[in-house]
Amino acid sequence: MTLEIDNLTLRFRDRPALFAPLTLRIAPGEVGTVMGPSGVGKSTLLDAIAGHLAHGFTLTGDVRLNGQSVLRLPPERRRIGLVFQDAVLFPHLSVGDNLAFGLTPDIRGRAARANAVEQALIRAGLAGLAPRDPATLSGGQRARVALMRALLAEPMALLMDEPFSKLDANLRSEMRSFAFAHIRERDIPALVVTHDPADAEVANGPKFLLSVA
Ligand SMILES: Nc1ncnc2c1ncn2[C@@H]1O[C@H](COP(=O)(O)OP(=O)(O)OP(=O)(O)O)[C@@H](O)[C@H]1O
Repeated sequence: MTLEIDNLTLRFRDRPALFAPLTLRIAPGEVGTVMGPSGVGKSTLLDAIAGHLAHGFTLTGDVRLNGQSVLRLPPERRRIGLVFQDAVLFPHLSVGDNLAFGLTPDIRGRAARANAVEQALIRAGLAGLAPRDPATLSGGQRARVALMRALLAEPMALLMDEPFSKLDANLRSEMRSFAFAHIRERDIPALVVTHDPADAEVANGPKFLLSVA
């Protein structure tokens, strides 16, 4: 899978475009990074790629996965994963059920699904934590569960919005390596919005700076 963005701009109602047209190409297994001033439209850019653009915004340009435009597809058919700063987990579901929520429907049957969840927990270094309430996990553990849940959906591309910014310095670098290694292994393109230059340094993909239009 390759993610391509071609001359993309975003506008809210009749206001001027948020940022100067953006063109980028991220190859499979590459992590691209996007930086830029606060309010320039970084989070809105990710919403636009995933197909969750809020009412009132219009997009010009194109977003392609493997050469095919996804703009006419609803979000669920784009199969683009999103991971946010807050590692949002469903508070009323156990850790295991949070992960099961991410699983593709292709994995059928109770035992097969439970096994896929347990494998994901093992890979995240969280073996045995399936029954736990998300509120009882540390910030770093929650971040790993949120990433694994996004990956269990077998996304065609992964978008991350300041995914490590809430973690303390040690955990941040550990999580960064963990996330980037999983992206490389899945061979999917990823785009990370960040304010942290270290994310861009460690990422193996192209770096973009959004500037005000
Ligand atoms: N639903 C909305 N309705 C109207 N304006 C919005 C909406 N969502 C975002 N905006 C505006 O669009 C612009 C871009 O917001 P966005 O959150 O994408 O910026 P950002 O670059 O991610 O900022 P930060 O780095 O501070 O997180 C801002 O001016 C914001 O106020």
